[in-house]
Amino acid sequence: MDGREQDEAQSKYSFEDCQATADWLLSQTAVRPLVGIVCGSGLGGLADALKDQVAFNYRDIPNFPQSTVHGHAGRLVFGTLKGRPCVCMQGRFHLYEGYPIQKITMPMRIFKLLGVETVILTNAAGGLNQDYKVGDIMIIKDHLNMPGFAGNNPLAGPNDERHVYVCLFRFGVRFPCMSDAYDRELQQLAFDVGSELGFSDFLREGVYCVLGGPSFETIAECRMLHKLGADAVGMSTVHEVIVARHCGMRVFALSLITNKAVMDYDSEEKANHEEVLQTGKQRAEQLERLVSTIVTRLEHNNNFA
Ligand SMILES: O=P(O)(O)O[C@H]1O[C@H](CO)[C@@H](O)[C@H]1O
Ligand code: HPA
Repeated sequence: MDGREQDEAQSKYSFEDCQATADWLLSQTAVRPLVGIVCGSGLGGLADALKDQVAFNYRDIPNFPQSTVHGHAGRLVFGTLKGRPCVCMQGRFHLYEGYPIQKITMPMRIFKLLGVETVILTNAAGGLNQDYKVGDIMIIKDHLNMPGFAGNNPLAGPNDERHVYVCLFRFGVRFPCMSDAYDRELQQLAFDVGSELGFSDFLREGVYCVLGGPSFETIAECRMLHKLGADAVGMSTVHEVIVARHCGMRVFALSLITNKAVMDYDSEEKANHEEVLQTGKQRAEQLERLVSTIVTRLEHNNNFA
């Protein structure tokens, strides 16, 4: 995209568009969520844990994109997790679906306008770290934003300063800090909760690398990403994290290691989406317990970026 196209893309998902969507949702449900959850590939079962659900198909929500990927149901579910008001995206959007990066991250701004303080993102990812096993859950402590290196950042384009000054930092500053993107207290909380639940054997922490997809990586690419410091690779999450931090929400993210990245020319293994969904099913229950227990321990957040 050139500069003009980026400006156009950005202006299509303006503050007013996001506000209209948020207002519509708030008029349809009495739930006032403090926690926003994004379900990764095959991990949509998390939304089913919500009580007293009010659910919307993405196609019925004004200005909302549509899910096109198998394993992403395309529903926005409001409800409570052990009494805490939450909103859950049962299905997310990816760059490779052909949406502008501003559109795939728009739900984060809608979360913010709904009153969400903490965002919990999950994803399915390939394990680059040789110590990782399929089924491990990696708490994300940092990221490598490969599309960002090429200039594809969801914050590219005009930054609507009006809202920084007039609307109490609703969106955010031109140059947001990312060295504190993943909340350290929440990472510690996740380790504590994981240990209480007996999950320590498969709980890890590491660096997630986002690529554009949809093709899986070559062997040379996996080796390079590992050398660069990535522990897991996927095609999502980072763009959402950047936008969530830009507008001052606290972020916690986890990757389910659904497959081992192929690093060896002698290997017969081949990455495939069916394996990704299958591993999701196997760990679904533990992932759900981990996330819902973390949610019950969250404190109110006033951490504006
Ligand atoms: O990141 P989530 O949405 O979990 O999906 C992951 O799974 C798909 C590949 O199987 C890709 O979309 C990758 O990003
Ligand atoms: O190996 C992978 N690579 C990229 N994205 C993925 N999502 C799940 N597994 C993978």
